[in-house]
Amino acid sequence: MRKPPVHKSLRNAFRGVFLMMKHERNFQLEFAAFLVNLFLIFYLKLSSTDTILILMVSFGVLATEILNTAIEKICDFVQPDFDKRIGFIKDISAGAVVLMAILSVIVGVMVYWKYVSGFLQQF
Ligand SMILES: Nc1ncnc2c1ncn2[C@@H]1O[C@H](COP(=O)(O)OP(=O)(O)OP(=O)(O)O)[C@@H](O)[C@H]1O
Repeated sequence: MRKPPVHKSLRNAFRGVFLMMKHERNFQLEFAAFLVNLFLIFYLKLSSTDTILILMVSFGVLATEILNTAIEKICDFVQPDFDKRIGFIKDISAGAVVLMAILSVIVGVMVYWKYVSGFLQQF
């Protein structure tokens, strides 16, 4: 099969992100958190290093959620019935999202704390 041109592959990939936004509640919440982070990056005038850290963990959570959803969809496709092995695969896949979410909270607290404590010291 001929490979599609780069712009078509890119369009398909962005359609994937759009489908996640439309259908997946967890992704919608994580995307909302990403938008809040974008606002805080500008409002608190984060340094470039802190901005990169926040963007890396935010995109990390979103990308991990997409992979987790893809694994869940494949599981449901190959085995729609109850199967302990499918439960195991789905659980460890969800575990990846949880670990990434924990990292994002740790990074978020460490980064934002500097700015909030600096702001509070003015009083
Ligand atoms: N076919 C199955 N066989 C065995 N256990 C399953 C099966 N489908 C789901 N489970 C169990 O139910 C849990 C939730 O699975 P489900 O497919 O509903 O994901 P979800 O609620 O969309 O998860 P997430 O919130 O991570 O997107 C799994 O982690 C697994 O433990």
